[in-house]
Amino acid sequence: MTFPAGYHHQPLDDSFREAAFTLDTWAFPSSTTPEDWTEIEFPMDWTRFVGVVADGPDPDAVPIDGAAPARSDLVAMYGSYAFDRFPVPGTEIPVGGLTWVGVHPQHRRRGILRGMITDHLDACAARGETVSALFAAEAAIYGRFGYGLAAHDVRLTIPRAARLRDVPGAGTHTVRLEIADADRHGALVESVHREAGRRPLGVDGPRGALLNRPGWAGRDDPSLARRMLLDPPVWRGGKEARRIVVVERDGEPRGFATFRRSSEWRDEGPRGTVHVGEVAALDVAAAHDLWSVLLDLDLMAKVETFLLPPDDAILGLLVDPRAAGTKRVDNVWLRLVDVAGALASRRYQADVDVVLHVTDELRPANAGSYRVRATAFAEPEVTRTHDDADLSLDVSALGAAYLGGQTLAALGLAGRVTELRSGALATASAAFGWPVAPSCSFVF
Ligand SMILES: CC(=O)SCCNC(=O)CCNC(=O)[C@H](O)C(C)(C)COP(=O)(O)OP(=O)(O)OC[C@H]1O[C@@H](n2cnc3c(N)ncnc32)[C@H](O)[C@@H]1OP(=O)(O)O
Repeated sequence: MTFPAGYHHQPLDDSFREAAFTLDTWAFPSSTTPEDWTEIEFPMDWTRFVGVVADGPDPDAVPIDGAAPARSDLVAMYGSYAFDRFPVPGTEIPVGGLTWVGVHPQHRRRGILRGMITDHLDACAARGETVSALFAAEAAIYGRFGYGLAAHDVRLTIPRAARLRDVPGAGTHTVRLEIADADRHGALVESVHREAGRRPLGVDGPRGALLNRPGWAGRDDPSLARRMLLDPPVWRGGKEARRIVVVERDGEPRGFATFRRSSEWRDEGPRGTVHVGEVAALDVAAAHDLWSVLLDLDLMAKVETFLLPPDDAILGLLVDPRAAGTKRVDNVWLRLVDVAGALASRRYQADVDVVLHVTDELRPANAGSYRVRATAFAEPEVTRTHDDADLSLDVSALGAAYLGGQTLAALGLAGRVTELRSGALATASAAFGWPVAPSCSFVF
């Protein structure tokens, strides 16, 4: 194990539940107390959680009134979700979704996070997860560990009654508005969500490739599926209980959106907000009918969205997209654990034959040159090579380009990819892109 001196690895199980939630409230300040946490039936797959324990009293702790510092128990932890079918361009692969990373403030900046990431990447490799993905609490943390910013989402504030373009089939759905409930809606939500990510354009890709939305992680991990519709009152922040709108055609669900409303009473009239959670629709008519409901709720003045893909249908449906004040935010960060395995797993959207020279400080076994040869959308061939490299880049830049969200050309503009053979950047950049923008619809 690679933890700093004075700390050791601690496998976790349910007997650590209270300690883990107490640590969580130190790492992530919130109004949810450890006592609240014990009331919430929060599912934890302990087999994928690791704790860090101090060997003894903290030598740096300042005693208060001469008292000996208290012995620290669980001082840090991390976990990972098993994304068995994580969408990458053209296919799905097992990915370790890093989560719940927290270090008690008393023990920060001593190298514990570095130890936990090293441990996590080794565990991913042992499980055959060639890629690790995460949402970053702070965007400056993970680049140093070889993660690259691989996807964005957009956040909109849409005025009530904003006009939508008419599309064929709009207005033909049955609409159900209900309180969101895991038992009642869980299966519907998961199946619409999965189909929306597998075939966002409603068609298959050429040569057996899925024309999917990269990064659109599903909830294969049962603990995650259960978590999605949890709604304890302490998490509502003054808003109502979570609702769901489902649109159906011929009795079949075609889309859903979860949301909560909050009220604001002003002298000039009610100015409530609709806070949209997750949205998934199987075609543009279903999307039109979902948004038509969300944009026309009484007593509301605006609709605030959360994680929408940068190419979500609503952006093309709005007659006045500027009025939505679009904000673009970092979404999934990605780390190639096994560079050859990861490059060979995805598909490429144009023919390519390129040699990449990759640096990787944290996992030096990855460093070296790789030839990527592929016909558009077909399975590629990736081999280690001693041939002259065409492009050189760090593993973090490769992670940023992996889902097709950031182009290699854009990374080149920022000095993160160096072209060593004239023309290589343009052709590789075209091949590494993808027709559908990567994005994940929930924070994990
Ligand atoms: C995937 C997720 O779960 S995201 C959630 C991350 N968790 C949080 O943000 C909760 C609050 N913060 C914490 O728990 C901790 O401060 C952590 C996990 C962010 C950092 O843990 P530490 O043990 O202090 O990190 P560690 O000492 O290993 O630092 C490693 C490096 O990261 C840097 N670093 C650590 N935290 C930050 C930060 N918030 N911003 C920028 N750099 C950081 C350190 O300076 C150090 O840099 P170096 O390698 O150049 O010396």
